[in-house]
Amino acid sequence: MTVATKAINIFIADPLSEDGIAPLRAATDLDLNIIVDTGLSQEELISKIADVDVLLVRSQTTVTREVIAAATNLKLIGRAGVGVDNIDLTAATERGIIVVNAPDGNTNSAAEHTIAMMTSLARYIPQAYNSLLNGKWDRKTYVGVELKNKTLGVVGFGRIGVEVAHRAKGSRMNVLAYDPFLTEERAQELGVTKATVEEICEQADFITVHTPLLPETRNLFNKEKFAMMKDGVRLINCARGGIINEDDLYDAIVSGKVAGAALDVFIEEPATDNKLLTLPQVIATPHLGASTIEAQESVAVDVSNDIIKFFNTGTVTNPVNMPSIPKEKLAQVEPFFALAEKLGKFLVQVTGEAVTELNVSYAGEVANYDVRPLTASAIKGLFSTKQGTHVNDVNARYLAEQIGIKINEHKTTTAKGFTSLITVEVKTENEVHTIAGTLLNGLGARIVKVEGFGVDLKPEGNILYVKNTDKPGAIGRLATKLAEKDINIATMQVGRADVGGQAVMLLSIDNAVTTEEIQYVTELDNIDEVKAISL
Ligand SMILES: NC(=O)C1=CN([C@@H]2O[C@H](COP(=O)(O)OP(=O)(O)OC[C@H]3O[C@@H](n4cnc5c(N)ncnc54)[C@H](O)[C@@H]3O)[C@@H](O)[C@H]2O)C=CC1
Ligand SMILES: O=C(O)CCC(=O)C(=O)O
Repeated sequence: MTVATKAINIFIADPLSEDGIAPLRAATDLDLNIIVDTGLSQEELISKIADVDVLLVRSQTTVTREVIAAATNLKLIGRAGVGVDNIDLTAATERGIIVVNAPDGNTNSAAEHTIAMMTSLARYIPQAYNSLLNGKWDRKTYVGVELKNKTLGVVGFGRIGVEVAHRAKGSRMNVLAYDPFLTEERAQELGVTKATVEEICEQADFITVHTPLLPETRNLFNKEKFAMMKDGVRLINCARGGIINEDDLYDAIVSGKVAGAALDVFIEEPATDNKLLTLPQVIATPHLGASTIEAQESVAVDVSNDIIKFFNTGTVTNPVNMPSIPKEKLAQVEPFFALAEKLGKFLVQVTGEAVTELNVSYAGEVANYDVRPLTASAIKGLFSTKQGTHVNDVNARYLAEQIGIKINEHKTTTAKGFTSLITVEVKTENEVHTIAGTLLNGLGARIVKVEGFGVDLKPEGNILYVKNTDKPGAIGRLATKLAEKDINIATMQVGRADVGGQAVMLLSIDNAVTTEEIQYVTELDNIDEVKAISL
């Protein structure tokens, strides 16, 4: 499936490796119009972005809410790198714009840079070089420390943190690691000691941070943490400015508590006027962690491939603002997409009130799969009657929760006679409605239950949903009235719990019906409610 029909405008706002964007240039089957325009101010970017389908950036360009609002055609933002703190993810998600990054391509370069910075910090290499350039042969000032037998604390033990630990162990350092997801087994497997941030502060000679910049990691290292540290500790930040509080670090270096810091990243970049750079104990690089030929090519290739994949298939490999599901796992649930969406779409047309809760239950085989995209499909169905709202897999759950709809997923392995059964329930202030559907081998999707009554109906076309009291003649009278209005019934399903009790009729009809026609049939005796459903 090709999503686009006109030229796709790809706007590259930061310098990217030319080899890295080669896949885009080679994708001649897609009508790609590649615009490279770097170093723009926010105002300039905003003025140039209205017709852009894809915005590609590294870390220099800040993709603000205003930029996203100005890009009325935007479908995808590509980040050629890991950190997405320069992109307003909420604004992108609200608009259903998918954000992709390149999580693996620069891991090695960032880890190597961290080790280079730590070694340079331990041996005063930049300071000594600078001194030599100034005509001094100073062998007394720059007496460093060894890494061997020192303790390195790694905070944030993801891709880069782990790679740093491997290399530090090669330098015979003892490694303490903290990460909320680090288990004792994995720590043992990697030959590091699992520790808390506080233990790292108390025991480490060197501390390096490798977390994303998040509300929880901003100022993770501040004056309280510095007070817990060993005298003469050395800090390395090749992750993001702000994880270490810059003012507190300055004070801790001036007081002599911290012997030195190696910084690749700063709260404000370019950091040409940062007071930390006035301290001789601070060595720094201008955000060069990922600046290698290999990393730049690799991250640009990864995002380029994801752009191509998106316009060819509608899916991506490295999404940031939607569940990342491997292709094989997505393939397991793909056959159920349309069914889940139709179940949501059916119920929203049955309820007369604003939905407050959506419960999606997965039973049987489907319960073994990652069902998050199916729940997103059911939500898409729920929004299908809301004009002007662009709902997709990226923003479905977000939009629902924003307007106060509680979303719940349930799973059970028994499906009572069905291989797989999806049941969708919506609750409003005064109503509860349920519908269930399945995929029949070779026959496609079927609605098999409505409001708890067993039925067998193809979820397509125009359907009349009729709630009636199970009395003789009700069906006949309804059919006669519909015939009077020239409404042809293709199929009819009747479901009831008890003789003479509440029943539901589902009629597939050839054409859509008007509000007046619905009113006309609702006036019949024993007909309690009639709704027109279009699937
Ligand atoms: N200087 C540079 O040029 C580069 C900088 N980076 C930065 O490095 C960061 C890490 O990159 P990766 O290792 O690839 O990401 P990753 O996602 O593989 O690892 C990040 C780790 O941080 C952990 N974490 C999250 N919150 C935490 C907390 N409160 N305390 C401790 N750990 C926490 C996560 O559980 C995860 O394991 C990126 O987010 C980016 O900001 C990445 C590449 C290059
Ligand atoms: O694009 C760059 O060079 C910065 C890399 C980076 O900081 C990241 O990938 O998070």
